[in-house]
Amino acid sequence: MSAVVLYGPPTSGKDTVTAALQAVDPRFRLVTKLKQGSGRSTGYRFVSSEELESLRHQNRIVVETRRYGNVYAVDRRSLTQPQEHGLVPVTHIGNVADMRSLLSGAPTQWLRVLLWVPREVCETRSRRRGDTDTAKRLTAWDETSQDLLASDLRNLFDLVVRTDRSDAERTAKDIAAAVDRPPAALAPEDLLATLGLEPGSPARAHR
Ligand SMILES: Nc1ncnc2c1ncn2[C@@H]1O[C@H](COP(=O)(O)OP(=O)(O)OP(=O)(O)O)[C@@H](O)[C@H]1O
Repeated sequence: MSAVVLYGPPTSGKDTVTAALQAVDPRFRLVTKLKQGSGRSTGYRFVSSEELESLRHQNRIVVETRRYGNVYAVDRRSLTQPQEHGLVPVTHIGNVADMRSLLSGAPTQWLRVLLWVPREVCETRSRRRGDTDTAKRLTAWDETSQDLLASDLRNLFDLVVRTDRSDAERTAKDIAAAVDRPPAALAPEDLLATLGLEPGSPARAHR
């Protein structure tokens, strides 16, 4: 039984790498999250507040996030059911606190992957893919780097990939290999050095 969680700032490639994973290995399946509210539906199943409340009562909600007036949640069954059929669920997460909830809420062998791009690459990619809210994406990039710097990173990530240095297919193959042969968790100082977030680095100036 195994599952993959991808953590990373906007444009780090969570969607692109998930698609590449599905292309290199049909075992990988993107988890459909629950959403209560309005807006984009791609990748979500809309639920009413009553249904969400009922799932909470059944202890099915592993992690729940409130953002922009919406509620986003992960149903435990969306993680366990694919695994019962030999599939590997892939989910995306936006902050360390939610990641810890996810990891403790669904006992499984998680491969915990950090995808990263420097801020300037985030800006370029965001403009290139046609975002109309690049400034918001950059704010979210800043929040992600602050989240990492403020969090206890011990035993949190197994794999870190700088997607500005690795194409999506290579990244997907590395993740697929790591699912089959889990690596040791990364040391926090090595992780921050790979991200360019170590003390004195320019990325810190954006805080
Ligand atoms: N090596 C690479 N790996 C992944 N994506 C890449 C790479 N090189 C360029 N890209 C481009 O960067 C963009 C990444 O966007 P994507 O939506 O996959 O990221 P995301 O992490 O899901 O972002 P968001 O959180 O904003 O939805 C895409 O336009 C993709 O084509």
